[in-house]
Amino acid sequence: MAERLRLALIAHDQKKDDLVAFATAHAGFLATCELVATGTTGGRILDACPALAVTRLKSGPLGGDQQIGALIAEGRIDVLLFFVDPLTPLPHDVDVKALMRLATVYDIPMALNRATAEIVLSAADTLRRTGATASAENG
Ligand SMILES: O=C(CO)COP(=O)(O)O
Repeated sequence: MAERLRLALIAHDQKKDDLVAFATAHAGFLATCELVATGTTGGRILDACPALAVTRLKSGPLGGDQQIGALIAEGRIDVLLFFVDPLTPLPHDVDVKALMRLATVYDIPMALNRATAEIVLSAADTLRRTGATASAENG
């Protein structure tokens, strides 16, 4: 079990403002976590919260969702916050579905909107401390 909660952060374009607002509101807690994000999402979070350490992967349409899926499969992500836009067609929809599938396979808490993210984050630290989140043993 990782010492710090390992959070993956992703938002589709129409939801990036929501995720930035969420990250700003919870910047204090997020500063205690290991943060990884898809490229553009990570850049937006860093613009708003420059004190946070965010590892930026590729942009979603260029493989970022798949990279985060791989981290989940390796037991290196505890929580996925993925603010999805269900109203806009996406060229990489198969990647989005694959990521959600892996988060489900590995029983990762996955918030697809801000309301759920608020609940997940408030519970995440407790989950981490009790060892109830996915870990490398899942692999
Ligand atoms: O497309 C995404 C998730 O499917 C997000 O990618 P970006 O953060 O690079 O915009």
